[in-house]
Amino acid sequence: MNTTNRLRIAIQKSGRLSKDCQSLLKQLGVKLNLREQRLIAHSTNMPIDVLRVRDDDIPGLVMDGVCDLGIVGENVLVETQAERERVGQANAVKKLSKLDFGYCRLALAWPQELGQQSKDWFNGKRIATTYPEILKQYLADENIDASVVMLTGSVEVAPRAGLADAICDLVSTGATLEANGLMQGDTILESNACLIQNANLNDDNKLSLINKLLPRLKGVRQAKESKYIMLHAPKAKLEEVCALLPGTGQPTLLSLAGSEDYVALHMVSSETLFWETMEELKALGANSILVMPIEKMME
Ligand SMILES: Nc1ncnc2c1ncn2[C@@H]1O[C@H](COP(=O)(O)OP(=O)(O)OP(=O)(O)O)[C@@H](O)[C@H]1O
Ligand SMILES: O=P(O)(O)OC[C@H]1O[C@H](OP(=O)(O)OP(=O)(O)O)[C@H](O)[C@@H]1O
Ligand SMILES: [Mg+2]
Repeated sequence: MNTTNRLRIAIQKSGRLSKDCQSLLKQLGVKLNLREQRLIAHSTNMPIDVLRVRDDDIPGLVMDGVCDLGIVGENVLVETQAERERVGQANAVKKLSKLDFGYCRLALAWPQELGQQSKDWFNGKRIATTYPEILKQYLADENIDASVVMLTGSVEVAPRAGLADAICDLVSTGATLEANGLMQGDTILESNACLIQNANLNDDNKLSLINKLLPRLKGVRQAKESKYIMLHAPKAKLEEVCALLPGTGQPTLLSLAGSEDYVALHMVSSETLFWETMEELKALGANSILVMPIEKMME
């Protein structure tokens, strides 16, 4: 159990999620002194320690209470939960939020030269994967009688190396499958990075710190999706201009020095402004149209 009074957050040390995790913590206002080889990084402005580990270890560290929070892919979370369930180990976590990075899918794939295949083809075949529990559950649900070959890496080379007939691996752009002459089949699981919490956490100070971080997380997400829009609009066409603007927010109108016919319009929009809409605004006589990113938001 984590007995320190500082909130412990587990993130991936190096890999697909590490940069996004570090920049998320920064956006949440957590200042870290990250030295390359250190396992633990202490925050300099909050009672927070960040543990940098392999992603496979993150769910277990949170489930066992060694860490209070963790950021991990849902693929690794679901696999660890199933594995621990099978052996009767603690596997509960509280999922606090899905995050907007680390999107990938766990999909079946087989050598391209075999062409399109139905599910029946997998009967009697060997499928290589790093996610045996998720795959076995899928095979059972689909009534497929295939054997599972567990590999911790380089799964995509398994068919060529004669280790398996097919694979079940993570896919994002599909470039890895293509480079290895593999054809993508069914998606078994869609995954994003997510923020998890130890299910038994009951330290009031830590819980109140988490309650401070969560609205910030929401603010970071809203800010990413929102834009600040500024433009000059002819007073006579104001209603038509407003009707074209996305989102439901009320615009702010400001008078323009030296202009009787135009006003400046500012608004926060939950969406971006597409080129087509900007062209329509221009056609109504609007000008100086600016669409700007927002860094932080709090309602
Ligand atoms: N191509 C991808 N695009 C986006 N996210 C991905 C991609 N591949 C994997 N991920 C997500 O990022 C997580 C970490 O992937 P990575 O390849 O860095 O893991 P790893 O090699 O197992 O790293 P570690 O050394 O920490 O065990 C995956 O579990 C998944 O959730
Ligand atoms: O569909 P793609 O965009 O090609 O992405 C998929 C690849 O990305 C991940 O590996 P990663 O590149 O992180 O390296 P790793 O296999 O060494 O973990 C994953 O394991 C796939 O191999
Ligand atoms: Mg890993």
